[in-house]
Amino acid sequence: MASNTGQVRNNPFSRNQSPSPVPSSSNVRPKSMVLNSPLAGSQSPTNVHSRHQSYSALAGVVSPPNQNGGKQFLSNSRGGGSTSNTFAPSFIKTDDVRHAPEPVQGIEGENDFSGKRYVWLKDPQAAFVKGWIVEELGDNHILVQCDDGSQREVNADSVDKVNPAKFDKADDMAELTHLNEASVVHNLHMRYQADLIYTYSGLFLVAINPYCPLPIYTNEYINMYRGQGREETKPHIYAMADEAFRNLVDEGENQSILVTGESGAGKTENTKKVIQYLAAVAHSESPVKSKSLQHSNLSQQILRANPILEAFGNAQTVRNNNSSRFGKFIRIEFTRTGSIAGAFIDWYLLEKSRVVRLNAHERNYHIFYQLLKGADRKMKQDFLIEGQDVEDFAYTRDGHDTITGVSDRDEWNSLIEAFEVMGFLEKEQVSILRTVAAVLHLGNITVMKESRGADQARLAPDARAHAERVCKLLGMPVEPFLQGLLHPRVKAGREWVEKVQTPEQVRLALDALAKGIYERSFGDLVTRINRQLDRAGMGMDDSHFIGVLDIAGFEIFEENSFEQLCINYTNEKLQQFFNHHMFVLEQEEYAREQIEWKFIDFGHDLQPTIDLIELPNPIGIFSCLDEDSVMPKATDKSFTEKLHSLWDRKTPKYRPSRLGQGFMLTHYAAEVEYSTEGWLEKNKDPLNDNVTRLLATSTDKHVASLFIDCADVEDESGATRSRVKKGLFRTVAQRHKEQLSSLMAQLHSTHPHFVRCIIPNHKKTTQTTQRPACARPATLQWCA
Ligand SMILES: Nc1ncnc2c1ncn2[C@@H]1O[C@H](COP(=O)(O)OP(=O)(O)OP(=O)(O)O)[C@@H](O)[C@H]1O
Repeated sequence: MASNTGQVRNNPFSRNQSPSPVPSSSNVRPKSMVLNSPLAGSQSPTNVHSRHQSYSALAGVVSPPNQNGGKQFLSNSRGGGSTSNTFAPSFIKTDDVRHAPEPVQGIEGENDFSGKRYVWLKDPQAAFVKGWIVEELGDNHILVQCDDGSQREVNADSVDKVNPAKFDKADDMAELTHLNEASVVHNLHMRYQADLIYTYSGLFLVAINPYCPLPIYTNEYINMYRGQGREETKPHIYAMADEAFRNLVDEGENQSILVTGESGAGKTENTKKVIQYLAAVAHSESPVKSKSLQHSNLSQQILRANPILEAFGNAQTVRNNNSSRFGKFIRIEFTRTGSIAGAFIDWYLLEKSRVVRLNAHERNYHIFYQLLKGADRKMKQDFLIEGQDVEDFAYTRDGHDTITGVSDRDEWNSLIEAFEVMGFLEKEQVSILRTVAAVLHLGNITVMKESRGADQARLAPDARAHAERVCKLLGMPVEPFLQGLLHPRVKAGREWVEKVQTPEQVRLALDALAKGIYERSFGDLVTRINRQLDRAGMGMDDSHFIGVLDIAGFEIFEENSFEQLCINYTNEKLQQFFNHHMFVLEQEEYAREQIEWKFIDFGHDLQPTIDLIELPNPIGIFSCLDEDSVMPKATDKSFTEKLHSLWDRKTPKYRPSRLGQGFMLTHYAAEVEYSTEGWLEKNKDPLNDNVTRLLATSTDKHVASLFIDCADVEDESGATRSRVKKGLFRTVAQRHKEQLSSLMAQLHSTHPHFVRCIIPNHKKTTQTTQRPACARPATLQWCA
């Protein structure tokens, strides 16, 4: 996908650039740095409930900890912490060795040659302003001359120290003498303005989206990072990929790279760079020539899986012209000698509601537009879309029809080329694309009331023609399809009865069908890609993998629903994983250095919220939802009341909504208010089984295979029964919990590396000359 802007900037690493000064202590990077924002968990919800605000899985981790004499101690983000269930080495004392934040009076002298003492002041507009202390006024107050010309009288405890100028553009924020939020933002901003988009922050890498192509991903760069330790190079995503690769080859340990950040921050771009790097360095490792050729093809295929995934799984949103609307974990499998042996993609939480409903200024999945713009005449005829365009279809007409700077026709050509590189036969391609056309036609079937007085639905005048197209493309007969849609038969005891359907119910059923077909097609597509990439048979005993996780960050919208709970639950688990990993490393380091410290496992801090969501006993939110999803009389309201009765006042993490039907949940990043409207339906995700039974017997093998689980089966007595009822039915919550648990198990088997992507502004554009106008504590976003 094209970048959002066409500008190319200079090479930030070239010799005539002012390089990032190397602070005297930078030869040896500290092994680790724990960064937990004391603010991350304590933000007032009023601050954070803004539309489309989203927090990364690692929200809070860029903000600094308390300091003590340059030594960083683990600090608990909520000011307390359990010391139970620890596995601390015996020599560690549990005395409280943490210290209060350094008071500014403790400034150890001047921090520039003029003898001035510089401090950062919080500022509602600019987030932070720099100034120097003119006078100490007593009563713990100081008078500060700010860089913006103003003089301000502030409490000395509210300011932070400024680092000496020699630390400007430090490669690693762990090197800063004064590690505070303002200094971190300042350092990132200075680097960003010099096109230094990557910065270490202890063990993790911060990446700021440049919103324009930088010449830092060439083969020359790959060679520069190949086999080099971090100390020998500048911060870069390649350095992280190389470290993972070297660990894998040298130590035979599985590796993972977790790329997180809010929408548009650059997760997918960085994920692609990791894969590009691994494909380049791993393939040349191959010792045998013929094998090398085969692996080169495989590397190519791994790279070319992306245009396919992006065509079907990405869309334009207000945040990002090429936003991935699903999460993915790409596992690249290696032989012991470090050659690529295969790859496997797991996907999570495809935003299927987008198929049928668009926000203004957004688009549906790219594939719809690519098909309408790019397909040749013959294909359009076969798919019954000849002469039709974006505005002719209900599912595409409400959004944008184009993205500036992107040609859907060119993207279509890349897609077809990618299909070919991936070894998809033409027949397969046609089957896959035919279902996309069928989804478009489904959106055009309109229904109306039978008569003014009756609620029963009937087809609108031109709807039959659309229904015929759908049925032709999906290989099913029209009459039973319409019958199943307008008069579905349901079993009441031993009898089959016809149900009356209102136009709204039929519309919902049609949309559910469109979403179901699209999601199943997407899943099938990934399965086919995996089949192509599975060269050696995954799970070989002696193979190892590097897994790259690209998943949506923490989300808080004006209205948060079930989808946000699933994403935030995922992020809560990832944050716990990060905290725990950092904690283990710190513990090892302290044990090595025989440092006395208080044991706090931050992972445990998040456990109460995780339990509240996932525990079956006492019954957590997901289990309660599952229980009510099969109760005939349960409603969203009764489910919410049940939740309140189970959890209100039982845990500080849960409380009923102040307004409306829902609840508030305290996550690590913020307290989020969830509205429970529609949760039972969302969790059951029902499809009209009259129609899915037809699809399961479609004359089109591809369509039939997508719905094979909906086929009737015969029991011993010869009677037909739905296969679904036999126990294959899985709620969305159940499926997500299982998938996440499998992902976490895989991550726990790896040596993890963390990349935190940051968005510089919300305009989808390259850097402005303005200073960061605001830095939200948990995300360090810059709102230009
Ligand atoms: N390293 C980079 N170099 C150049 N452009 C970049 C880079 N990273 C991101 N971009 C630009 O920003 C856009 C958004 O990035 P990307 O799609 O990776 O974000 P994301 O975090 O994956 O977002 P989402 O969660 O919405 O999928 C890209 O399409 C590209 O134009």
